[in-house]
Amino acid sequence: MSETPAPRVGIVMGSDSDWPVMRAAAEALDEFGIAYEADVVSAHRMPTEMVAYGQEAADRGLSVIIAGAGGAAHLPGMLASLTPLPVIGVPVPLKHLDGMDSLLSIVQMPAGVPVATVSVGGARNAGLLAARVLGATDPAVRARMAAFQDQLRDQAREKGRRLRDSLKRPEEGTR
Ligand SMILES: Nc1c(C(=O)O)ncn1[C@@H]1O[C@H](COP(=O)(O)O)[C@@H](O)[C@H]1O
Repeated sequence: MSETPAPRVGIVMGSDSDWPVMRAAAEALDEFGIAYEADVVSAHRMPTEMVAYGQEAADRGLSVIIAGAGGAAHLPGMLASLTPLPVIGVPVPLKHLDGMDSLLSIVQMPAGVPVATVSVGGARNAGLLAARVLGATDPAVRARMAAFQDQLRDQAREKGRRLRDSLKRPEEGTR
C-alpha cells in the first residue's frame, strides 16, 4: 500500500467561500506533483487555532504557506508573524471594493514581516511561486518548472505567429 506523501505546502483561507478562488493554487501544485494540505484557518474567527497553525507549520514539515482571505484580510500577515516559513498571500475579491480591500490588507505589511503578495484572485501564481520556492532546493521540481516555462514561451511564440498571420490576411486583421 503506497503512503500519502506528507504535505509540503499549506493552503489556508479565511472561509470555505474562498475556495473557488484558492483551488487554482491547489491545481497548480497538482500539476507539479507537490503534496499540499488545504484548510480553513481564520485569524478573526478562530484566533487560537490560527496561532497554533502558524507556530506548528514548520515543525509539521511544511515548507511554504499560501494564505488567502478577503476583505479585512489579516490571515496572511498574522501567519507570517507566527512562522519562519515563507508566506504567500492571495487577496480574494469579495462583492464590494473589487478586492482592493483584500489587496491592501495583505500587501502593506510592516518592515520585518514579509508576505509575498500575488494579484487579486491570483491563486494560480501563488501555487506556481510555492513550486519555485521548493524548486530552489529540489532539482526535480526545478526541472518541471523549467519545462513549464518552455511551454509558456512556445505558447507565446504561437500567439505572435497567429497575430502576424492574421495581418497578412487583411480581412481577418486590422491594418
Ligand atoms: N479575511 C478573513 C479572515 C481573516 O483574515 O482572518 N477570516 C475570514 N475572512 C474572510 O471573510 C470573507 C467572508 O467569509 P464568509 O464567506 O465565511 O462570510 C472571506 O473572504 C474570508 O477570507
